[in-house]
Amino acid sequence: MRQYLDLCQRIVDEGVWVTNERTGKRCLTVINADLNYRVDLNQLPLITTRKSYWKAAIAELLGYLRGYSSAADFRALGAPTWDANANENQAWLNNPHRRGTDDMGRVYGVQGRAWAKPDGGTVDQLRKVVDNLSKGLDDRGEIISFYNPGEFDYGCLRPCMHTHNFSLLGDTLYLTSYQRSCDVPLGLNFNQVQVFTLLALMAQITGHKPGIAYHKIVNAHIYEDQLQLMRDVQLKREPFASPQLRINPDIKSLEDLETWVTLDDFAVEGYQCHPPIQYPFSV
Ligand SMILES: Nc1nc(=O)c2c([nH]1)NC[C@@H]1CN(c3ccc(C(=O)N[C@@H](CCC(=O)O)C(=O)O)cc3)CN21
Ligand SMILES: O=c1ccn([C@H]2C[C@H](O)[C@@H](COP(=O)(O)O)O2)c(=O)[nH]1
Repeated sequence: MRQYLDLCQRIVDEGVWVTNERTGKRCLTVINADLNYRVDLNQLPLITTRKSYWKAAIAELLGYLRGYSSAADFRALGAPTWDANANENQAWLNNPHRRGTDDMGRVYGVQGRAWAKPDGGTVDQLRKVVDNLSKGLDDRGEIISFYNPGEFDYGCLRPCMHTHNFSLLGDTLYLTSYQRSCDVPLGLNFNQVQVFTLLALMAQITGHKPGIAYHKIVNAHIYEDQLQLMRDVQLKREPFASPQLRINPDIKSLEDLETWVTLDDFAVEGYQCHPPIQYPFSV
């Protein structure tokens, strides 16, 4: 939690105003942040200086792992977070590749599970990584990349967390995740939970101990309409100790994640937090 607050404070103290054309808003911005999460100690990096809706964050992650491309599928899992990008962004509404209401196009999980090959076939990046790690194999290329510039026109948003790189050292699994753009008040409170949970889940289904998750962010920003709440409300609060994440031990394979797993298979224990803060969302 400290590293999150330190990053927020750094943006407030040292951030530079940058005008973002896509949203038409100014963002207070810093470049480069390195966060890490102790999955080995089960210290869930859940924000405690406001109420965090961790279930939606895990639902989003499950949707990515399943390769979903419809905001309706995310909603059904418990994450209404893609509704605005799928249905309210004018550039995407005008895009001829958009296939009706709720379509997000070829973003995130679609690239992770069905990266298009020139011969018409597809690559399932996640399956390959799970298969290798399950055999105890790390070929130094255990990478899932959502970043496919040739298909940016076919999706509602370029992926923000774009690469997940797994590593095995003995029987311990590590994860290094890369994020190009980060809405620190809203997005990061989800992304931290997602990076942590991704390592915990992958360790569980491939039969390894989880180690540390490293989260590398390039452009970390606070939108101008979020700044006052962050500076004068959230940053004035004292954090509580990290809670713990419980995952149903019956989840043993990628097929389990694809078929029967729901949010009921996840629980957070010992979560003490300050009251909610509603930050404005920029589409
Ligand atoms: N501007 C922007 N920021 C983001 O963080 C973001 C995007 N766009 N577009 C794509 C996804 C969608 N994500 C989202 C979308 C909404 C919330 C959000 O509204 N969170 C609220 C309430 C969530 C709830 O009630 O379930 C929050 O207080 O955290 C968070 C992340 C993260 N991403
Ligand atoms: O997982 C996510 C997804 C999105 N975001 C934020 C970061 C930016 O504020 C916007 C995306 O805008 P771009 O113009 O494509 O950079 O969404 C996030 O923080 N986390």
